[in-house]
Amino acid sequence: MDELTLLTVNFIVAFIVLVTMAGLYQTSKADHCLIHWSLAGLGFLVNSAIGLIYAPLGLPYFLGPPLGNSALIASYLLLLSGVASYLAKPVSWRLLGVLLASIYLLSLSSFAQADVIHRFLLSYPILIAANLYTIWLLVSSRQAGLRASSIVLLGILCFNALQLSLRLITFLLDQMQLTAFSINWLLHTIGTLAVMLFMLLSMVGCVLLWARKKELALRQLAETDALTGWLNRQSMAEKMQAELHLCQRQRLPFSLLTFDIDHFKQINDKHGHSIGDTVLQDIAWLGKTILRDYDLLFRTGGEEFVACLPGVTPDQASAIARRFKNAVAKHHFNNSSTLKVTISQGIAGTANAYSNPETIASLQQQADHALYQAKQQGRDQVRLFAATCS
Ligand SMILES: Nc1nc2c(ncn2[C@@H]2O[C@H](COP(=O)(O)OP(=O)(O)OP(=O)(O)O)[C@@H](O)[C@H]2O)c(=O)[nH]1
Repeated sequence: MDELTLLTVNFIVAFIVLVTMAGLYQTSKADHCLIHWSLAGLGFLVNSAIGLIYAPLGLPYFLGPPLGNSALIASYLLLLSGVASYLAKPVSWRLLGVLLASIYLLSLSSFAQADVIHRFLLSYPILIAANLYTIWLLVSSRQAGLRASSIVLLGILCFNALQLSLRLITFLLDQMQLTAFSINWLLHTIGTLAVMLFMLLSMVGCVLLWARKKELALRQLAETDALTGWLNRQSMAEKMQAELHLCQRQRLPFSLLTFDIDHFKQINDKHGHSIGDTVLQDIAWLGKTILRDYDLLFRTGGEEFVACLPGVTPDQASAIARRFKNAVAKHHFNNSSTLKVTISQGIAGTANAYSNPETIASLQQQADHALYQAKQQGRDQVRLFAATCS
């Protein structure tokens, strides 16, 4: 491949990267990482355009290497800031601007002008550092479900950091006159191909990350009840089963607490549907404050809820339910002391999920039965399956 063809292909690849990222940004403007990655595509495009036209058009030096280098470094930094924004970390545009201006001014220095290797020596450490920091951000991220989708980006970042480091070492050895070295055509071609590969695969990696986050957000939306923020029935059995299995393996207790607002139809009829909605929201909020973050909370029907309490014995669940009952009694629904709301609660569970195995279906039946008893015996009650408590 001759140089012109290589640089033209490089330009086309950069153009594809820019168009893809900008297109995605247009469809999803709330995802700020896409603006960073689109600008990274623009940086790649400017870098490749300068590579293509600098010599043929005989541009002045300040419009050539300094601009091209700064554009390439900007791409790496924007890739990094895009990942930071994706992971909800703060990003400083001002710092980015100051860094790039300093790099441009440094590229105008007589040291940088003297030799292409000098310019590499100035820019490669920054490129490597940007790659390594991006890798660190991805690896140290604790966001669930993103590990597998970051493999492509991690792979290309590692490869790129490695090839840049090897090239940097070669340049340093040359500067120390330990090797006789010159930028020949083969090395130039390999360098351009590496940039192309990096552009393409980093774009694929970013798109995969973005798509995975979208998928997780959609899944969460589909599984969440819009009114209360609690989970809906969609994946209830599957999620509870997973928790029960964990408790069985670890020989832990496991309990289900099911509850239902008493005479909710009357509340709706007397105060209106929107006040009824507020009551549902308040009950869900109170439940959330009483229960642990780890507990799984479901709204299973109109005014029916289930809390899955891993690691909690039925007796402990009864104590929690009584706290919940008291909190509901004290709460001023709709900021009024006249709107009285009570709940009935049914509990089922096992003190040791391993030695006393139960299925989710049987525990649910038992908890429903206990709730039915609570309703039958006057409502505003807590009932433990096969036992009576108040
Ligand atoms: N405001 C509001 N009401 C709802 C919603 N979903 C269901 N409902 C109402 O909840 C009421 C449930 O009534 P019932 O099943 O008779 O239960 P209840 O009146 O609480 O009686 P008990 O459970 O026996 O104490 C119905 O009137 C439904 O219309 C909702 O999202 N918002």
